[in-house]
Amino acid sequence: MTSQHQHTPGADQIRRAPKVLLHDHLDGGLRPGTIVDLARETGYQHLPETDPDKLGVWFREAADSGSLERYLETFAHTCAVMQTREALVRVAAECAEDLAEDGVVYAEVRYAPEQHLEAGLTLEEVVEAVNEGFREGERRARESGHRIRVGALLTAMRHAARALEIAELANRYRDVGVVGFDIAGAEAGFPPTRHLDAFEYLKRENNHFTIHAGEAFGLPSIWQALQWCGADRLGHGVRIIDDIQVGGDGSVKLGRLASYVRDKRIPLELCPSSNLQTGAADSYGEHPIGLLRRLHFRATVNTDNRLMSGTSMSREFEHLVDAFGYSLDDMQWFTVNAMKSAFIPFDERLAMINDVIKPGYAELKSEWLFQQTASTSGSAVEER
Ligand SMILES: O=c1[nH]cnc2c1ncn2[C@@H]1O[C@H](CO)[C@@H](O)[C@H]1O
Ligand SMILES: [Zn+2]
Repeated sequence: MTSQHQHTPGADQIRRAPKVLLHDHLDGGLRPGTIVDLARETGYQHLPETDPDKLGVWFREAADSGSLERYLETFAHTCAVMQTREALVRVAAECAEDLAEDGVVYAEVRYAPEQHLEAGLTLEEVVEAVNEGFREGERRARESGHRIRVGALLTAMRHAARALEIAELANRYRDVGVVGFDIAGAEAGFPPTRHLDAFEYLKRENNHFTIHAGEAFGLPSIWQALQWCGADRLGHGVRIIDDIQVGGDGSVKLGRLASYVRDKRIPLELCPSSNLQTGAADSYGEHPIGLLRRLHFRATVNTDNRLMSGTSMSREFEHLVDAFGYSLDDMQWFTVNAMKSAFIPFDERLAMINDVIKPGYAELKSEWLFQQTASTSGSAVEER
């Protein structure tokens, strides 16, 4: 007999299941209505649509180009309305609320402080405003019966030259809301080694960082991120698939780099919907996450940009459940992988796994028992 938790969870169970999110951009997750409000309040006149529903559709379609560069152009509008303290507090608070509402219990949300200085804020003021917003969002979530913890990752833009400065900022705000560092932006032509000074600084400070690598560009980018820069995790890393050969008979051969990634348990921050939009995969069913999960890579599921992809953690899991028939056990596996890979201290990660994630899944997995009892009690009587 197979128990219910080995079967596919429905949308409601997926939403209620505790989820952990490691790769989500603050400026890629605004509510369309908030963008419209903020544009009005700050006098930004270049929004392509002013009706929230139409604006949401515009972002999804504009980001759906098959090219990372075109995808990134849409961030001009979100960053444009995130230039004041009030705007940053609001966006961060709503981000935490929306994630909590979706069943996310722990999230690391990233943004590039250097992109929020146009109206005169300092880097420090940007970080403090976002931290304030996250704390406010956690508080509001608690009031509506949800529990979430949000940490910030500070991103430096790979085409710019402020990585060391941003790394120092991340180090200064360590233990006060910021849990690590990242680099993002167009990948081709901007190798991570351009920012070696920032990574070396963070290593000397025993700090943590992830690097967007292996999304729009392949193995050399992943190799540099790990072996030159020393990344703790890979943002996407999906192209590691190029170093894995699957034979006609189903046999699998890992190259040296793919072996290293798996053997060292390097976390892959996979973002299926985002990859479909930027052309890194053609369909959910063909997304490398299926193979990577089967081969026991440290794979995690992430949203990247909820606005541009019209997604949420629950939506990402729904797509994967549809494509691969994943069960609650698979969801728990991805979630525990993500929590193990978080940048908060080990004892806190362990407590999240043992005291929040496992009990949450156990609760969901036990639901079928009670449903079954109710529906079979009647028929058992009839059979006599
Ligand atoms: O998937 C991605 N790959 C590379 N860069 C990205 C991705 N999503 C967002 N950003 C970039 O990161 C900045 C800070 O959040 C965003 O403004 C966007 O330019
Ligand atoms: Zn990203």
